[in-house]
Amino acid sequence: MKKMAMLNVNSWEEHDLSGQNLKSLPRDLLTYVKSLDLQRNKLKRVIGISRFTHLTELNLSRNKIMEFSQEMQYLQRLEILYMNQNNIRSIPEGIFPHFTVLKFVKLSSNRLVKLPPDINQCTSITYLDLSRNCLQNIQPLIGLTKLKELLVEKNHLTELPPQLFQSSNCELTVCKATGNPLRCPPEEVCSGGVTDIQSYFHQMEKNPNTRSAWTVKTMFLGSSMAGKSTLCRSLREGKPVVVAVKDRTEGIEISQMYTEEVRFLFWDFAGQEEYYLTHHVFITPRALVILATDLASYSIVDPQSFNDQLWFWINNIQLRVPDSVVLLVGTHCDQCRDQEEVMEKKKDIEEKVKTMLENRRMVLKQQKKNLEENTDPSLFTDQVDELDCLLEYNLKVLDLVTLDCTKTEDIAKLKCHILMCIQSESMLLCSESILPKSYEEVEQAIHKLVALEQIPQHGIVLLDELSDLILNHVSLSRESLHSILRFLLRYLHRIGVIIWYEDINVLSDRVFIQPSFLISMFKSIVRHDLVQQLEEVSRDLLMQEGALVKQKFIWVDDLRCRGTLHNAAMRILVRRELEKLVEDDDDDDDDLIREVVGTKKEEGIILTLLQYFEVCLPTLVGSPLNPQAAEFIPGVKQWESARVAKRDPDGACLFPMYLKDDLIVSNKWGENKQDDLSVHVYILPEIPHGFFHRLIVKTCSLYATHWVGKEQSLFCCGNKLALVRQRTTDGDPFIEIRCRRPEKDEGKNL
Ligand SMILES: Nc1nc2c(ncn2[C@@H]2O[C@H](COP(=O)(O)OP(=O)(O)OP(=O)(O)O)[C@@H](O)[C@H]2O)c(=O)[nH]1
Repeated sequence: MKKMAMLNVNSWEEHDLSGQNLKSLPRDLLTYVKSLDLQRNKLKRVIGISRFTHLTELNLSRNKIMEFSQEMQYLQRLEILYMNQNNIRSIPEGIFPHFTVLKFVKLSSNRLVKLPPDINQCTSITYLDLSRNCLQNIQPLIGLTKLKELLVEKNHLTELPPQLFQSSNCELTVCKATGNPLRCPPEEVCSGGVTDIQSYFHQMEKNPNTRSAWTVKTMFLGSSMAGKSTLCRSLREGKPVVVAVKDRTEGIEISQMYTEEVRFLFWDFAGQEEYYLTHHVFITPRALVILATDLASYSIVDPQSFNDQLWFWINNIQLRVPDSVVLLVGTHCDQCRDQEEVMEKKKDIEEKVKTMLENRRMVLKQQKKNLEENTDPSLFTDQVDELDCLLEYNLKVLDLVTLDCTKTEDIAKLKCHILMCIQSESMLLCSESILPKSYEEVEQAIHKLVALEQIPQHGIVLLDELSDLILNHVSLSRESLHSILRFLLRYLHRIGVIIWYEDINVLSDRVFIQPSFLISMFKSIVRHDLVQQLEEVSRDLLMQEGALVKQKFIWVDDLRCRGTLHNAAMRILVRRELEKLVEDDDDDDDDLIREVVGTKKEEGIILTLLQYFEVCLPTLVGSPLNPQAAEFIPGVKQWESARVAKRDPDGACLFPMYLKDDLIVSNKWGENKQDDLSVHVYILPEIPHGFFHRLIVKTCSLYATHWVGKEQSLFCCGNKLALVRQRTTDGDPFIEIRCRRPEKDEGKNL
C-alpha cells in the first residue's frame, strides 16, 4: 500500500520504483502499465517481467542483473529499453526477433562478450549503446538498417564490419568506437565519425591493403632534468647522446624513430610547470608514457621526493590519459652509490606506486559509497557514473627499468624492453593499423615533399597548394585525391604526424606539415623564463614593432605582477624566434611573419592558438575593473566566454600560469568577513593540476582578469566582489566562491 501511495498521478501508465533497494519485482504491481522504472535497485533477476506485456518503456539500469531473461521476449510492445550498468554476460538467441518496435536500447557497462546472432532481426532499432562491454566483434549488427546511432566505445573490437557503413543502406549518423584496439579501421579514423569510416572502407574496397603498420606515440614525461631528452635522443640515435644543461627542452620536441616493425612518434615534454600547464594541447590518449625519474636525486626517506618525481606525474597521467601505459625509467644509476642503492630505490618506487594506485581506488570506492548512501542518491547518479568510469580505468604502470643513459648497452636494453612492452598483447597499447593503399601513397608523398624540400622549411601549406603538390607524386586522379585528402589529413593529425586545426575557422585551410616548427613558435611564449626573454628584447626589435624602451618596462612589469603579456610584446618574441628559424629573407617570408606573428590589426596564428586552447585569455590593457559594465547588469548584455569574446590584436592576454603569488588578491580581499556569502562547489572526484587556471581562463570576463591569482582570483560581479579559491579538505577538492558587497568605490578601483 505504501508503495502504491508513492506512485505519481500517471500511475495508470507509469510505475516509478527507482532507487528502492528492491531485490525482486513487487508482486502487487498493476501489470498493464506502459512505463516501468526500476533503475538503481538490487535486482539480480527480473522474474515476473513477462506479465507486463503493455510496457513500451522499461528501465532496469544500475541493478545487478546477470542474465538477459528469456521472459523479456514477451514484452513485444517495448520501444525503449535501459539495461545499462548491470553484470549481463550474454543475451540468449530468440529474444530480440520478438521486439518488433524496439527503437532505443542501452546496454552499456555490462560484461557482454558477444551478441546474439539474431539481434539484427530487430530491425526497428535506431539507437544502440553497447559501450563499455567486452565485445570482440559486432558482426551480428549487420542488417540493422534503421540504426542511426551506434556506440561501441571501450570494448575489445579489432575491426568494424564494413557492411554496417555501406552508404546505400546506411542511416548511421553517429558511430563512436574509440577505446578499442582497432586496426581496421584504425581508431584515429573512427574518431572522425561515420563519414571518415565510410571513406576508409570505400578506399579499402578500391585499394585494399593487408600490410599493417604499427605506430606508437611515445610521450616522455617527468620532472625537469630527469633525463627525458637524453632518453629520447639516445633511443633515436641508438647510442648515448649527451644533452647539455643549457639545451634543456622548452615546450615539446617531436621526433620519429623507425624500427623494423614499429614507427615511434616521440614527444619529449619539458618538465617545468609552466610547460606542464599547456600539455593538454598535445597529450593524446592511448600512448606509451615514459616517465623518467632521476634515481641519484631520489630519496627513499623524503616523501616529497616521491611526490614530486612520480606521484605528481602519475596522478596527472591518470586524469588526462588514463588508458595509457606508463613505463617507469630510472636514470642516473651511474651516479648512485652502488647497485644496492639502485635496487633499493627501484623497490621503494614500485611499492609506493602500487600503494598509490590502490589508495586511489579505495578513495574512489569510498566516495561512491558515500554518494550511494546519501538520503537522495538520485541527485548524484551522474557523479556515481563518473566515479564508475574512473574506477574502470586502470592505469597500467610497468615496473621500473633502471639505466645509465651514458652507456650504449643500457640504451639498447631499454629499446628492446620498449619493443617488448608494445608487442605484449595484454597491454592493449595496440596502434597497429591497416590503411588503404591510397592513404599510404598520399602519406608517402607528403614525406617525399618534405625530403625534396618542396614544402617550405616551416611546413605551413595551404590545403589547395598541398593537394597540387601531392598530385605530382601519386598515381591518383585529382578527384580521387580530393575525395580522400581531408580524411587522411585528419588521420595524420590524430596520430601526430602533422597538425591540422580544422575546427579553428581561420586556420582550417592550412596544414602544419612540420609540427615541430609550430611548437617552436609556441614555446617562444610558453616558457619558464619568459620574463627574462622579454627583458632581453633589444632596441632594434622594439623599433620593428614601433615600441619604445619605456613600453618594454611596462610589459615586463605587467607580466611579472599581473601575468599579463601585451600582444605587441608577444609579436616581438614570436618574430624573434621565427627569424631564427627562417633562413632566407624574401617576400614569402614577410607574408609568413605576418601570418604567424600577426599585426596591430590582425591576430597571428600563435595568438589564435594560445587563446583557442585556453592557455591565455584576452584582456584589456591597463583598464580598471568596471562594476557598471553592461555584462554585470542582468539582461542587458550576455556574458561572453573568453573563446568568443571580441579580441583586440593590439590588446593583451592574461596567462594565469605566470602568476607566481596571490599577494595582490590576498591583500585586497583581507580577512573573510562574517557577512560574506560563501558557496562551496565540490568537484568530485578529482581535479587535475592546472584545472583552476583553465577554469579561470574560461569563466573570467575582461573585467576580472587583472586579479587572478595562482590558486585564487578576485573579481567584480555586479555590485559585488567575488573571491574564488581552490581548496581541499580531507582530500576532497572544491572551489570556494565568496561574495561581498564592496566598500564604496572599491570595485572601481580594482
Ligand atoms: N650521468 C648521467 N647523466 C645523465 C643521465 N641521464 C641524463 N643525464 C644528464 O642529465 C641532464 C639532464 O638531462 P635532460 O635529458 O636534459 O633532462 P630533461 O628531463 O629532458 O630536462 P628538461 O628539459 O628540463 O625537462 C643532462 O645533462 C644529461 O646529460 C644518466 O643516466 N647519467
